[in-house]
Amino acid sequence: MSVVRSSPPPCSSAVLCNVECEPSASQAAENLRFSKLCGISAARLHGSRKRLVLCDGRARWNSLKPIKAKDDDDAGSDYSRKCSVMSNENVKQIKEMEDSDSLWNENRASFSGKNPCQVSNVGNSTNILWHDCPIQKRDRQQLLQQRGCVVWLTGLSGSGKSTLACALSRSLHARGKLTYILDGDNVRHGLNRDLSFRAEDRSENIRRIGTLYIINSQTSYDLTSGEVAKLFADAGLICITSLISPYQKDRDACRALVPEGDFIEVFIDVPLHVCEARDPKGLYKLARAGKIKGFTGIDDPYEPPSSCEIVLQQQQGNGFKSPCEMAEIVISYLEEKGYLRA
Ligand SMILES: Nc1ncnc2c1ncn2[C@@H]1O[C@H](COP(=O)(O)OS(=O)(=O)O)[C@@H](OP(=O)(O)O)[C@H]1O
Ligand SMILES: Nc1ncnc2c1ncn2[C@@H]1O[C@H](COP(=O)(O)OP(=O)(O)O)[C@@H](O)[C@H]1O
Repeated sequence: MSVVRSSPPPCSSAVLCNVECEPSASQAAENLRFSKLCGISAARLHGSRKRLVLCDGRARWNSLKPIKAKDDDDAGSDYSRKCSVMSNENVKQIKEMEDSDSLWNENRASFSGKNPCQVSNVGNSTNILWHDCPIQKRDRQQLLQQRGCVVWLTGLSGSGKSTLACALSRSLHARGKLTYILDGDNVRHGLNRDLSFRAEDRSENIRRIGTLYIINSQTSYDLTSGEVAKLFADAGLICITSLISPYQKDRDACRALVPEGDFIEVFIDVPLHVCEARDPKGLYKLARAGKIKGFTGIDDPYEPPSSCEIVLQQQQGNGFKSPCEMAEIVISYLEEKGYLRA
């Protein structure tokens, strides 16, 4: 049996990968010894090449980085070259390490998700524990073969945010990319049903959707605001938000809390008279008649982005690009910036 080792995961557990069992005279003894070491069935090892994590004295089939099944003849591949072959002596060393109290405790903390040093009080919650998991954003991104980000669509009611969000999601889905849409209308049916369209409630709407916990250091962290889009981006998804988000300061606050570059603000620059002429829900008509108060663009302000990643405008010939054409512009940007690969 040959065992190769890769770089350690965040929990510092020993990682064994591409465990390979060859039918040889020494195999039974090797399998027995290895399976005893790892606490797993020798039968599971036979003839398989898998990736193992040694943790808490047990072996875990590791999902940190999915490894495609490899043929024997690609032993000289990049991946194999990066791994160094472990001798029996190395296996013995791992066993010794594994037996030591410190590694045991470290691994136990990592895999239970609990770090005993991080009990804190946050807001009204006392004595709470920050849970870390060794599966991190980069592992999820590797799995999904994409980079998590927030595509923030902003524009007047009727400018085409929801339509573009759907077109984008469809196109990306067809390319095998995982997206999730957070649409203002939809989120206000549930999570944000308690919010109105007063300025402070609009801000709260954006705050809940757009931002997140900021971890200041290993031991202290602030609950700065809500977190939905960031959670999705952290999950490795391309999160598309579709909200009027009329105030610059609220959009800036969301941008500031997302890792540099991961907030892609897209302004759908459709003039008020066009949106009003479209008026698919009849809301502009009601607002003009004074039956809806504080309607964006009528008697409530919309502050266009002062600088943003993408502006989708009316074309010179007066027409607008189709939703699919607009989606392609956004997708080209994502492609160019590397969000469509891990
Ligand atoms: N007063 C007022 N102003 C603006 N919009 C209003 C208002 N009342 C209801 N609606 C409907 O709510 C949708 C906008 O919700 P959002 O969550 O995107 O708004 S905001 O970002 O909090 O400003 C918006 O949907 P979209 O047309 O999809 O933008 C409207 O249909
Ligand atoms: N690129 C476009 N060109 C022409 N009409 C569009 C375009 N995108 C959306 N529309 C139309 O505009 C209206 C409002 O679109 P919608 O996506 O609901 O906007 P929002 O979500 O910003 O309120 C709909 O009737 C839709 O069919």
